[in-house]
Amino acid sequence: MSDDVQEVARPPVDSSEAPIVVRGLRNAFGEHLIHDDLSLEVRKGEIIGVVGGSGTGKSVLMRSIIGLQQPEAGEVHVLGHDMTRPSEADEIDVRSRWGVLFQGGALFSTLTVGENVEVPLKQFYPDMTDTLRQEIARFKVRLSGLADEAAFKYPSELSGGMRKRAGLARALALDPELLFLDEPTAGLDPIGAAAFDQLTRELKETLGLTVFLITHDLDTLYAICDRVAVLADKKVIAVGTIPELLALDHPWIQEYFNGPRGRSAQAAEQKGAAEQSEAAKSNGGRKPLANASAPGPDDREI
Ligand SMILES: Nc1ncnc2c1ncn2[C@@H]1O[C@H](COP(=O)(O)OP(=O)(O)OP(=O)(O)O)[C@@H](O)[C@H]1O
Repeated sequence: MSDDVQEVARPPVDSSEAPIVVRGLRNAFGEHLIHDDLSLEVRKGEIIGVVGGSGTGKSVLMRSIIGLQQPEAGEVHVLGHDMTRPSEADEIDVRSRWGVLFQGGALFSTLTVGENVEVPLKQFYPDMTDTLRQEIARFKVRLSGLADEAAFKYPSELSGGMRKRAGLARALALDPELLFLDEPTAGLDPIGAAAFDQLTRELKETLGLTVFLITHDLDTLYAICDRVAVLADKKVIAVGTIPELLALDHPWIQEYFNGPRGRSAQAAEQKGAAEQSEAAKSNGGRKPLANASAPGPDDREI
């Protein structure tokens, strides 16, 4: 290194507090610069929503975090591993501790749902018996809100909502600590989308997951995200709760959250919260059962 170039001293990464740490990320495709000095820390146990206009690089960011996109510069640490130059052992360890649901579900069309869920189990636990593997797969299918019979169906026999749940079952196959969801509610009807949101929240709470969730769905942001990261101008320009973001006067943030769709999502959230509090009062102060009156998750579709 020449004398006039100073190495930036960065604080060490504490992966017990921040399972995902991105610093100074730079990604480009030829002349097309996507990220420039992008930084983001995801806290343990949170659902972080990642938003931004189309083409701002949300999926490329996710791909950089999970090691599918080699950045031009910057650091990416996941669960304490440096993802820009992982050793083979690092890579095996970290891949067994996360689950990913890609936009289209990315299921193998020639395998049943159950067999799809078995794929990562076979890969990471080749010595597992067939019976145990099949039992685990069926459990994950049920955990994702699908009926037992769904395990024997092929992706082409499923509705869009069921395919998302099947993809989720596969993402949960290895009992991950981290869950990556790329637009999980895209293409779902509002009831299906709300049910998927509810499931994500419940899984996060019961399994102690940290969730990195890319979405355009304002209802999802209001309903389940602890914090929201906003991508614009090739960076994460803000991270915070929705009220914290609303206090900023960035034009994109204001238009996004305070535009007609943002206001209607906010009103729906406030209405839902008021109904929950009413229900709790009439239930002797106990919390009502989550989504008790909503239709069962995709039961109607099987
Ligand atoms: N493999 C690739 N080769 C060339 N350009 C790419 C590649 N992958 C992504 N891009 C470009 O990078 C930019 C960011 O893409 P990305 O898919 O991350 O956007 P996004 O924010 O997820 O968009 P959307 O909200 O529409 O899904 C886009 O201009 C896209 O065309």
